[in-house]
This record gives sequence, structure tokens and C-alpha cells, in this order.
Amino acid sequence: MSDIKLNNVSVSYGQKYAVDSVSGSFAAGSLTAIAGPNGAGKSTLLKALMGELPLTMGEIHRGNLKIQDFSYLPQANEINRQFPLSVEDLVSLGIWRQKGAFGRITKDCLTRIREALVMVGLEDFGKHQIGTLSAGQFQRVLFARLLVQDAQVIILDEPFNAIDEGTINDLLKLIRQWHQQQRTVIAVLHDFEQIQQHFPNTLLLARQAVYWGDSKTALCAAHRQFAKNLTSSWNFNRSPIRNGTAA
Ligand SMILES: Nc1ncnc2c1ncn2[C@@H]1O[C@H](COP(=O)(O)OP(=O)(O)OP(=O)(O)O)[C@@H](O)[C@H]1O
Repeated sequence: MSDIKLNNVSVSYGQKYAVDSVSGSFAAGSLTAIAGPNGAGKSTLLKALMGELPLTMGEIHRGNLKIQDFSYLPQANEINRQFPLSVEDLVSLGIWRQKGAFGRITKDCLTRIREALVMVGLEDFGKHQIGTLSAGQFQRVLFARLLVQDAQVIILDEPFNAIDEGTINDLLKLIRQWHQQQRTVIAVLHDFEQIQQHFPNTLLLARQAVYWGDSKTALCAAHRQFAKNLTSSWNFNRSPIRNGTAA
């Protein structure tokens, strides 16, 4: 598996730069949190990593990884839960990504789907409609989809937003398991204590990279203050400038 290397990555919406000249590397098999103030460009960077947004400047080198080797969990508010799908149907979408839209769901696939539902504690929910689930149950289903997707790189956008502590702990166990399996895991998170406890590396982002390295240093008071200051001095309408980062 390859590292994912960013070289001066900038992403803009029209004239407005949301991510500005970010360089660094997600080592193969690393477990990294992306933290930063609201509007810091965290989701934008994830979408760029997934190839869903074009880069305005810079490059992302994915080595021998193909886009099919990446799985992505968007923020909950970007997912339509009113769609008439059963839990099994939704989890099976993880397999369709590998097999193509017209790939058949074989017996073996069904077994994988059911095993994934057991792993997220929802073995009896396969036939339930997704619209009837609680927020925590729905997030468990999305993690089951990631499990069947079986990707080398797993990208999570605020996976623990507005869900109960029991679910968070169960999902953290799955993340630890992915890390032990040497997959590369990248997650946008807001809880600094949780990051320091469970994520060895952090990219602290405030449109620019404030710090990218071990989580304790990344989230020290000085870096957090620097990120805040950078946020309050943002001027989206000019082309990217180097204010000087702590990185
Ligand atoms: N589709 C879009 N069109 C125009 N501007 C956008 C779009 N998506 C995001 N932005 C802007 O880009 C900037 C970065 O947004 P982004 O969602 O990446 O930040 P974030 O760090 O993920 O924020 P949050 O923590 O609030 O989710 C913000 O100023 C946002 O308003």
C-alpha cells in the first residue's frame, strides 16, 4: 500500500479558497484525525482526497492506490435517509462499488453483509427500512457498508456527530481494528480529547495546515490559538497567501 502525498494542495469554490497550499503525507497504514475550526476546509480536503473536487493548485499522489481503494463516509446531513431502502440493501451498496452497478449479489456477498451487520451489533435489522433507524443505528449501518467495502483507505467525515456514547465506543473499536489491519484511516473529528486518546496523528487545519504530526503536539494550546487566529483573519477572496504556519 502507498502513502498519500499532498503537495501544495489548494481547493477553491469559485474565487474562494477553502484549502490553501497544504503539503504533507498520510503514511500507509496510519490513523489520522483532521481537526480545525468550522469552515476550516476539512470536508473540502476529504472530497479532494476522494477525487470528488478538482484541485485549484498542487497535486495529490496516491502511489499505487486507485480511487476504488478508497471508501468514504460523508457527513450524516449529506445522506438522504428517506430513500426506501432496507438495511441489507444499503450495506450491499458497499459491494456494488467493487462489482459495478449490475454485479450480482451472490450467496457469499449476502454472508459478508450479514457478518458486517453482526459486527456493528445490528444482526436483527437486515430487513428494517433505513428511515426507521435512530441516528446511532444508521451510523452503524454505514460502518457495516464500509466493512463490506473492504477498502485500503477509509475516509470518515465527522463519523460521531450527534450519536450516543455506546455507539461511538463500538465504532471506535472498528476503527482500531482497521488500523491494526494496516489500512489508512483518516477522520474529521471535533472532540480533541477523543482524538488524543485514539488517533496517533492529527492534521490541524485552518484552511492552511497549522500542524501535521503527532496528535498531542498538533492540539497543544499554541497550535489551537494559532488556528483560531488564522480563522479570524481569513480573507477568502484573495488568492492563497502564506501567512506563515506553525507547521
Ligand atoms: N459547495 C460549496 N460551495 C461554495 N462554498 C463552499 C461549498 N462547500 C463548502 N464551502 C465553503 O468552503 C469553506 C470550507 O468548508 P468545509 O465544509 O470544507 O469546512 P469544514 O472545516 O468541513 O467545516 P465544518 O467543521 O463546519 O463542517 C467554508 O467557508 C464553506 O462555506
